[in-house]
Amino acid sequence: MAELARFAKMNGLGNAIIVADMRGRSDRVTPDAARALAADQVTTFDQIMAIYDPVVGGTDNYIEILNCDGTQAQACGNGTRCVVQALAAETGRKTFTFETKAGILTAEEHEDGRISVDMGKPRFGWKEIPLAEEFADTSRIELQVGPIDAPIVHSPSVASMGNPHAIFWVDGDVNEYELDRFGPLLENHPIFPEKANITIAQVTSPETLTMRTWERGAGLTLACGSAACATAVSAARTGRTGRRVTVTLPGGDLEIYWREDDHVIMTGPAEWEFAGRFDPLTGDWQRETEGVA
Ligand SMILES: N[C@H](CCC[C@H](N)C(=O)O)C(=O)O
Repeated sequence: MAELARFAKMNGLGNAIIVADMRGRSDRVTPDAARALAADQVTTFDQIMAIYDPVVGGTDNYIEILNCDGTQAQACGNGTRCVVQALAAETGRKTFTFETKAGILTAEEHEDGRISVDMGKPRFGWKEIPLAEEFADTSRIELQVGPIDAPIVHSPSVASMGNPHAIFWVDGDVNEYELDRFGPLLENHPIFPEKANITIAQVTSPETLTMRTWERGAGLTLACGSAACATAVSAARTGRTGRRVTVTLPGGDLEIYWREDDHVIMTGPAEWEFAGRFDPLTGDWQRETEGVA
């Protein structure tokens, strides 16, 4: 058995996160280990944020993101806040720069403990999202669920925050939609060659949105930070809201600001639960501290 790596079980608005400390190691967290930790009732999670030594100069760490099904994600907003909280507690520092598959992100812990992450620039080109066929206008693409003449949801906005998102706008309560039924169909729809995170969103005022997300590779979650960003920019882009909104997710609220320089800033909390050690090859683990479980 390899030397065990430290991890912290955390959450960002109920989005269940494992922060895995892989600094100074040459091995990786394997998809098998991710699936084993996901299957365990105590360590079950939506995303693992594996912190590695930096690859690119000027960054603090390289972060690899694994979904609970073992696949990789390019971006994870809630998980990035958890990483910042863990590293800030360890180092006393307040600002960090990370490299992810979505690019280089900067993040900051505020005095009140909330954390802001610069999630980078959204992308709207059909090849960038990616879509399987050309759509000139990605603010409203032809796609629907349900009968042709009485669709349940239709005409989503699509966007990339490094990872692919589709946002279906609805007039009523987002909880009344059976996202657990049509989420998987849309996640795997052939229009999304790399699959997609599926959100239903209701605009409640020019500054407020309520949404739920079926996550690619993870299913229904209490919150999805990158989806909140994709939803906020899509709402602003289509004139539904301004560029600064409060997004209400099942797990709580995020503040999203789509800055004039095109960067999307997400602000919200992170919460520590307990710490342990695990084998990055197999996912075998042991508890190190008492805590919520
Ligand atoms: N929960 C994450 C996103 C996970 C994305 C993942 N499901 C994918 O794109 O495969 C967040 O807070 O942004």
